[in-house]
Amino acid sequence: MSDTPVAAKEAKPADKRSNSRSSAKYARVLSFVSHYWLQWPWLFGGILVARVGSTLVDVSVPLASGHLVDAIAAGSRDNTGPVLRAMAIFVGLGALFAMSRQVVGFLVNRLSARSITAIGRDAFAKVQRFSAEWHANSFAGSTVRKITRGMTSYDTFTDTVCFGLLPAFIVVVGVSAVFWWRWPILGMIVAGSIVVFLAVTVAVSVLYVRPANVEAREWDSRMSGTLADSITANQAVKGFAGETREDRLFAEVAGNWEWRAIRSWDRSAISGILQSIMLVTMQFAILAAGVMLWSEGKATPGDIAGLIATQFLITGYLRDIGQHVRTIQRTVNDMDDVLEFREADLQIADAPGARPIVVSAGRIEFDNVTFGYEGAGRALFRNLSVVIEPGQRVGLVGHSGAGKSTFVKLVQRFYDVQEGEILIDGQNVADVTQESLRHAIGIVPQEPILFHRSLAANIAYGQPDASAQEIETAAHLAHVDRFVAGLPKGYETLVGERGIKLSGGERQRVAIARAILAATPVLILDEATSSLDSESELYIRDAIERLSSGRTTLVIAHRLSTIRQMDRILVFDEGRIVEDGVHAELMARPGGVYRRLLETQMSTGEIVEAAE
Ligand SMILES: Nc1ncnc2c1ncn2[C@@H]1O[C@H](COP(=O)(O)OP(=O)(O)OP(=O)(O)O)[C@@H](O)[C@H]1O
Repeated sequence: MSDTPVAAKEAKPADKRSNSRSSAKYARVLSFVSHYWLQWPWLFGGILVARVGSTLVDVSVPLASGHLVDAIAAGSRDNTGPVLRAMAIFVGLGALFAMSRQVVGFLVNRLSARSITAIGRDAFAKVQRFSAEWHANSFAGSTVRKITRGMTSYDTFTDTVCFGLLPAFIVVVGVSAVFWWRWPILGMIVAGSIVVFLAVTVAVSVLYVRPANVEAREWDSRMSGTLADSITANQAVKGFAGETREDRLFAEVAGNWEWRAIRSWDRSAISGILQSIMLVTMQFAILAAGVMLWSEGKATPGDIAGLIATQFLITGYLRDIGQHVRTIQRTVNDMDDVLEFREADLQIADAPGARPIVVSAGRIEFDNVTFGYEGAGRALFRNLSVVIEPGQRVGLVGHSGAGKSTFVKLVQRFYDVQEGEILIDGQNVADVTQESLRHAIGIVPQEPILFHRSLAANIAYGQPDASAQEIETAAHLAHVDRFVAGLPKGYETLVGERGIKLSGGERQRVAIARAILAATPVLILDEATSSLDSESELYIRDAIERLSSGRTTLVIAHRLSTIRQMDRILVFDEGRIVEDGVHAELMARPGGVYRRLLETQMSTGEIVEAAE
């Protein structure tokens, strides 16, 4: 399977994980969860106190049962006082345990809900700010699953510690100490068998169960990634009748998950059998020692009754310890991805002390810029210098792969340049805050992505507090109003995931309305390559005209009608600007690059004639 695209895409984090040392991983997870626990110190402190108290009560219940048996054995029907007292203590302790356990439950509910929200919020905030490159290389479905799995794993981890491991630890230490004090031989048997039990359980879990768990989990992520990839690209699947191929791809990935899941679950079951054998042996040893002590007159029948009850108590907690160790392992592994998000560099981060950019005129300058994509082998731009004057409308033209999109991505600082500077009104884009930079640049992408929200909310995305009136004005200028009338709920119509319920031309107009409303001093426009009907073409051309007036505008132009409107045209070829001028000037050059380019691109459809 390693040669499937899915496997290749997910391979890197898997390698990293297997290399990371296990103890360091546990320390990382502990510092992560304690960070959230300690955000609510009173809640966390309350849980600890209530849990320790309730467990100590639980430990004393078997002792009280032994005391009751002794009181009954020594008592008579004429004097029931001691028996009733022992009974009251026994029942009272049972009730106190049940109540204190509920108190812990209420406190844990609050702590868990608050910290799960905080973990989700923090992970989402971080992932959103990862670079465009990171998002291009990650499956959206896997990322969503990793975050939600991290949140639920934290919850399970907290529950396991508060209701499982912590009480088990207190019970085991408490019971061993009581036995040691009263009957050292029993204390030794109890403490010794617990140590052996824990050592074997942990070793089996870590060395035998965990590796299988990790592998099954990775294939679980791949399965979600494959599902999400195919479902999001359903249009392409349908368009190329790829359903059967996608079924096969999913079945292949699911098949890989299936046998790994069975192996992982089987290993957990085998580990459970081993634990049961150890527990039965321990029960026998404790009981045998108790009977021996009774035969030597060192223990009363009540002591034996208490011993039997205690033995059930310990084995109950210990049996669960095996389960808890596995749960902790699983949740630690499941939190790994969220931890990786938390610890990962932002790739493109604000410089220390970065200030918001102030764009008044909108002059863009590339000063000796050298840039190449990571792993591309060679730089795309080498010592590129160009100045775009304020308010200029510049068309970027060139063959596919010439560097037009990269040029505008660098202006938005989606990537950092290796050498040189990109300046907007004299401010280096690498020195200002990314938020302010992107606020200053409006964008109309080739394939506008809309949210599955109302049309109005989509238009107002760049200006969320815009009034209904402002939204409608922008919609009017972008000719959105012409198709709104046909929508069932007008501006309140939900546009479908990614705007699927609108046509390509309509989506472009929504994106233009969005940019009009955002009213940024700099504008980037990537024209749709697909041909539009003459009406859409006309509307879009007109909307672009209005939108770009008075703003510095970079247009990746695919239409002759748009190119003709430009104040200036930059012709890109293999990362170089080979010609610079207006349409008429460039066309007038016999044998000029632009002229030849236009002719070839028009023949191949990369540039389209305006629809008449
Ligand atoms: N994220 C990336 N990682 C690596 N290489 C990339 C990446 N994006 C683009 N490239 C490469 O950089 C070069 C320039 O691409 P760019 O998208 O800027 O071209 P373009 O002129 O906009 O093309 P088009 O008109 O087809 O959109 C191409 O060779 C492309 O394969």
